[in-house]
Amino acid sequence: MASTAPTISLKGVTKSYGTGPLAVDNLDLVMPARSFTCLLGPSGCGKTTTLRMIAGLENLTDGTITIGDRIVDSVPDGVFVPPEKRGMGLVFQNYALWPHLTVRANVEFGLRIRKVAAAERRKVVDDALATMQIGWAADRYPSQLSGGQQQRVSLARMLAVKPEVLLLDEPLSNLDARLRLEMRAELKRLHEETGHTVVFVTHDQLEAMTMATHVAVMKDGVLQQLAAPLEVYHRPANTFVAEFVGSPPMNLIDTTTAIGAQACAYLRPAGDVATVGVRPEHVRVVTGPAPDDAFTFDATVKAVLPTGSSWTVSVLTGDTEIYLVSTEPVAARGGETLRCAVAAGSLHTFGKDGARLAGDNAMETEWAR
Ligand SMILES: Nc1ncnc2c1ncn2[C@@H]1O[C@H](COP(=O)(O)OP(=O)(O)OP(=O)(O)O)[C@@H](O)[C@H]1O
Repeated sequence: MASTAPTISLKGVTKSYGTGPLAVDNLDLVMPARSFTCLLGPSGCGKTTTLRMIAGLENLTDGTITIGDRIVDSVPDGVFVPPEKRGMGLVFQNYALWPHLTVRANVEFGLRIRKVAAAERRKVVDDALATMQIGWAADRYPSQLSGGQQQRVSLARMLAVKPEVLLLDEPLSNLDARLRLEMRAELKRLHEETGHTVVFVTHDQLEAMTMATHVAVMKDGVLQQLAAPLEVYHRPANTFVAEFVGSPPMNLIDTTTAIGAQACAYLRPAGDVATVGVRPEHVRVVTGPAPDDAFTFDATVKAVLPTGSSWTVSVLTGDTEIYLVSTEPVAARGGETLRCAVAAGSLHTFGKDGARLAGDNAMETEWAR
């Protein structure tokens, strides 16, 4: 299906709920046409508020929101387009199905309002229910379904009206792990096929990494970084993003520690480095000779945590605890010494304010990839 899905842009968007700090603070964000943007961040960072402002369900305190070439909300220009005129499909965490209507009638609802003919309605509803694997429940009422099943119905209801913009607020949070995985793949496939512009709120970094074309990381109402998922992962803009994205998180080592000073001396960076970072999968256990472009150190094993497909190891060097992840078996036991290596190209450097230092060379050597 050819799509005319629009770009969504936010300029200086600010939200105050009256008391307390700003929920969203001067947000500039461009979500390109047909992109799948995840708003990612910890609880309370302003993700839901941002989504609700895009939907028109929350007033802006300041700023402008444009969808395609249409201003839908602008405090300086005094413009406000109501939610139903914004051409968006919404799915929120609380799926808000009509309790007195069957699943079929719920999914059909938006089509009836649009006066779609009965035969066409039936086909569209069947397709949407099949996509969400919930066709078997067509004649049931929402109260007869589990939370996860209701969520699938609300996704089907949204898909049925074929909006150009999909706004989703943690729509997979009530699903069990397996279904969540399936639905991630399903949503990604749908997006690739239909080319909607999607804005998806999540606090789950894995969800953002696996589905998004763009990730907007937020903290305390402030945008920290907007970039492609792998860019966010490999070149985090600051220590907050570095730690929030990735599991186990990036090791962030103060340069006042022995190992931090050693890494810093090895790097000889130009800037004033306060923190060096290294992803757990870039700390290698060395059994033979160390690679040339790496610095090595001895560490004491605290615990080895096998996950089945990899080994997460927590080690201590001096007082500093470091996590490493190995795809090769690590047979060491607690208290044993491991020789570890970190490629120069996989070290990240951050200044006193936590911002990534310009010119740092993370991910530039082959060995680090
Ligand atoms: N209706 C409201 N009245 C007052 N404060 C609110 C209201 N809604 C949200 N807030 C506050 O605004 C801030 C941002 O909330 P928001 O719900 O946007 O965050 P979030 O990142 O979506 O968090 P979560 O993942 O927990 O939903 C929080 O500090 C929250 O307490």
